[in-house]
Amino acid sequence: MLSIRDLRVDYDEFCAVHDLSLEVGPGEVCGLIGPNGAGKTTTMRTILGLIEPTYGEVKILGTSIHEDHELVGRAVGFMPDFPPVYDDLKVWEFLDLFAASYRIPRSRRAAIVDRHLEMVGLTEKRDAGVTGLSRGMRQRMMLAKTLIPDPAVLLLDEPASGVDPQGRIDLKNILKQVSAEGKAVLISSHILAEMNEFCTSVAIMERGRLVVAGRLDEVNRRIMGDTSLSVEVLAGVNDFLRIVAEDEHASPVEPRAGNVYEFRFRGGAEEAGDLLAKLVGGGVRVASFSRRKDNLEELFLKVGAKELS
Ligand SMILES: Nc1ncnc2c1ncn2[C@@H]1O[C@H](COP(=O)(O)OP(=O)(O)OP(=O)(O)O)[C@@H](O)[C@H]1O
Repeated sequence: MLSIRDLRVDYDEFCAVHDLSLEVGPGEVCGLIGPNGAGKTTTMRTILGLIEPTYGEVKILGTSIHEDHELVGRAVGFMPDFPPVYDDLKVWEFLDLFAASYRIPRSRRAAIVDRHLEMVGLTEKRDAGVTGLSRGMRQRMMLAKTLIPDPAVLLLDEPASGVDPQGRIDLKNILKQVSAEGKAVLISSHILAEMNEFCTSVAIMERGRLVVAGRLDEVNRRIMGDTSLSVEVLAGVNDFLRIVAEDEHASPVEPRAGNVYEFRFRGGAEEAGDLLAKLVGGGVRVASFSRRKDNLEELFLKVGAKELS
């Protein structure tokens, strides 16, 4: 859906993006992650055709944006990090005006605007002035604006910044919904813990270069190596120790006084599920069983540390 090949962007003497290649497929929510100045906004603006790359190619739905100048307008929705709002309009008027610019007929506009206000949790502010909205509310309104034309590809620059916890839950649900509709989403942020919840894949940038990209769980496994399991055993400790010792993904576990065992595990969710089934099937009374969640913050630090060392 979105394909970037060998992209390089220079600002005069300064190279902001080096040889970047990235694919975002249907239903994929890709987190573009990197510290300040890594080149995330430059990449997004280049995808939108707002910056001319030094070389490289951006394709949307299989067509180069340079071959079809209306492609971006038709197929890409962009939400900038600091959206400007100048006009003194009411929230619904702002969205209605935008829907009209996409030639959505007047007869359908009111229902579309109301549906999107509800989707982003802004129905209460329908008649409020846009200039008086808080930053988080403005972000919600801009998200509604971005979704109204039903674009195949969504580019969201820092969509969660300034948004309250309920707003982040709403954003997560909206992203799930657009992903289920088969759209491709590229979302930038430095709030790594949140990206962990929102994304199915990640692309980590450092000083204009893509250092790691792939499915969240795969990247995590590749970079972090193994994960850990924590199991609380109520009864059947000897069987527990034997089953874990026989499991090819688990590191050896030492007997201990307490009943919570933590050990390294070189497997994903499937393999952890298999181990739990073996434990329960083998008569071990398991009170709790948890796999450490993929942790982007740790991943990011690890990648950053590798790059810098
Ligand atoms: N118009 C410009 N002219 C010259 N250099 C620029 C310009 N815009 C960005 N840069 C530089 O390019 C690099 C990448 O900037 P960019 O805004 O793409 O980073 P970013 O990852 O989006 O950062 P942030 O997280 O702070 O938004 C930075 O070093 C920045 O100073």
